[in-house]
Amino acid sequence: DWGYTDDNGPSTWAEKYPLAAGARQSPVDIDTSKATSDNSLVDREIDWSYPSNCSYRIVNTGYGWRVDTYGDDTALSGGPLSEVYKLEQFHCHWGATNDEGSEHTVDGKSYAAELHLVHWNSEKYSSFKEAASQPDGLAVLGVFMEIGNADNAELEKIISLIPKIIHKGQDSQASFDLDFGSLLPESKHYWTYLGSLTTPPCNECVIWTVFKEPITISERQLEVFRSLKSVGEEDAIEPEEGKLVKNYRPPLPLGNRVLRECGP
Ligand SMILES: NS(=O)(=O)c1ccc(-n2ccn(-c3ccc(F)cc3F)c2=O)cc1
Ligand SMILES: [Zn+2]
Repeated sequence: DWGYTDDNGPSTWAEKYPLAAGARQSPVDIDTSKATSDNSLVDREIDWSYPSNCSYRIVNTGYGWRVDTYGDDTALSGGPLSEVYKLEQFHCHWGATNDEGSEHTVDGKSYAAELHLVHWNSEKYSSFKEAASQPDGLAVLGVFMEIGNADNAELEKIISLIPKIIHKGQDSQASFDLDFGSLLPESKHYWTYLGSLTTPPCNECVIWTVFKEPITISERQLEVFRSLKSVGEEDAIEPEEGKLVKNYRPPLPLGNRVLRECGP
């Protein structure tokens, strides 16, 4: 199966997942000199409303952790979006060391990790599955994470569950009052472009919105991410083997896509 090692990593994905070789792939390097701030986005700030407490399921997908949100009363609109999108899940990408790990890069600079909040166009499509096959089906918010001294309190609620899902396939039900608003940066300034899922099947169905301002996470918190395993409990391997120390796809060419920005 696909993964992030030398023999099944991003450079091999197109063999089994032909979409990975498309012209609208993600992530990309955000060349800030190419970003246009035309009037199409002026005062169209991106708006979200997430409930403060609802139930979640955190699962080890084998490629990282993912929190499924059963996003009934969630809504994302505005910015580059023409319809209202519902939050389906969120997850994270990271690297083996702190000088890599984000999927998008900014003028060639990587951050230590990147949070993705995955939404689907529930106004136009009747299911996430259907939306994931449409060019305007998904809207993913990307939030850069850089190493800071303090723990991120909201992330800590998720991180405290990771020891229960160390192996692939394990999941944990939790109803904690997660304040999504604090998983997002203070500034709503962002870049936006049309792209894809950054893992197989690499569907070209995502309207990407990447916030300019990073949030901070502590080194200890990032180490907890790296303690996840990409193999199941039954795969008897050495304790140090199978650790998910990196799960990011390097940038693909922007090609002739437009990169727009909102806010300085
Ligand atoms: N990293 S990311 O661009 O945010 C990203 C990467 C891959 C996915 N992803 C992988 C499989 N699926 C998926 C799951 C169920 C389904 F019905 C359709 C899908 F595309 C999916 O949404 C979702 C999000
Ligand atoms: Zn992602």
